[in-house]
Amino acid sequence: MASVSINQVTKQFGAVSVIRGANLHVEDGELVVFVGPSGCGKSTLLRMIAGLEDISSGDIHIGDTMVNDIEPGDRGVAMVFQSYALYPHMSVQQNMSFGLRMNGNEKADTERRVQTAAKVLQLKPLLARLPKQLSGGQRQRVAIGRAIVREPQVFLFDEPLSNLDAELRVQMRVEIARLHKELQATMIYVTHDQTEAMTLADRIVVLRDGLIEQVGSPLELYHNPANAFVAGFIGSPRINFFTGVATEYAEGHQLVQLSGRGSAVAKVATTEALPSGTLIKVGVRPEHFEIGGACGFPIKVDVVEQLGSVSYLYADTTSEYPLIVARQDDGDHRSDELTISIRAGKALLFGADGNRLR
Ligand SMILES: Nc1ncnc2c1ncn2[C@@H]1O[C@H](COP(=O)(O)OP(=O)(O)OP(=O)(O)O)[C@@H](O)[C@H]1O
Repeated sequence: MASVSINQVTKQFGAVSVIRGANLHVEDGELVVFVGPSGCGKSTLLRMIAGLEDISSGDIHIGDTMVNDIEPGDRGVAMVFQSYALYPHMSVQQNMSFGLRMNGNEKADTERRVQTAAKVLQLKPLLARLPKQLSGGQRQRVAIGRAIVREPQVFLFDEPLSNLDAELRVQMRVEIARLHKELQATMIYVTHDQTEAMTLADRIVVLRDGLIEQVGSPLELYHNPANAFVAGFIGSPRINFFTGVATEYAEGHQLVQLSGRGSAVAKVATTEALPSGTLIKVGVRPEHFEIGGACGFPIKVDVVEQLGSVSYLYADTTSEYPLIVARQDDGDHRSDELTISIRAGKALLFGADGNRLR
């Protein structure tokens, strides 16, 4: 296995800058997930590592080797795509061994590799089947098996689970996590699904418009987002945003008067006092509200999602961004009128430019 280093990498398609100076070091054996909205450039960055797209400037190293001018097949990477692209007339065994045979790999070694991959992926009973005799999840396992038999330095996954239904996606997610542990492989994984990113990643790379916004462990990004974009992208259900005005500062806490919420005040932990009157944005995760409280504001619950261990109460559902409040019980709160307040020290502060104020 090998590390991957991306240094000042850019990508232009004609006049359009799709990747605008990316820097990232993926450790040997690490599982890094690229996440971000559609069109932010995550697939392009992955394809540049694979060698399927040229690099406009900068360089990419796999291990100690600069791979900018190395052919995809010689980079020691194996890629798994969203469309599994199996050969329909070949058995599972043949699909997995085909690439190796074409490269003139010795028969006994090819067989050994296929058997090892089939064992890891629990495909042994299916080796003689044709792709049409497999479920979607099994087909994707074969596609992953085809990558494993190549014994690559780095695995690259481009939205490998997006063609599967929700239940299978969860199953395969667990399987990929197990595979990563078992193979101790370097893996780079692209998805637009933040839940997939949170559950799989050692570290998540959040991209927006061709720029890396933040790199960190899932919980670092959740608890300490660098800006409002990352805060809004990571976390499900999503964070709530309020606008407000800084008032007093006392004992490590900034008080913020929330706009349009009566006399409601958020008490936010920060290291520095803001000038009184500064316009700011306050981010509150659904679990960081409490019912009642002296400095709260009233809401009317429109919709309740009961998930068993937690209920999500939705208010203001006619607005673009409904308010989402988590509640740790399973009572039916539909059409409840409640006062909620923000737990002291739990909200996140952002400046007018969206950057985090700490
Ligand atoms: N061959 C190409 N020529 C011109 N523009 C391209 C080309 N390939 C990608 N783009 C553009 O580059 C941008 C990034 O595309 P990319 O596929 O990397 O995004 P993504 O983050 O993977 O999105 P998605 O989640 O929708 O797959 C998009 O605006 C896309 O339209």
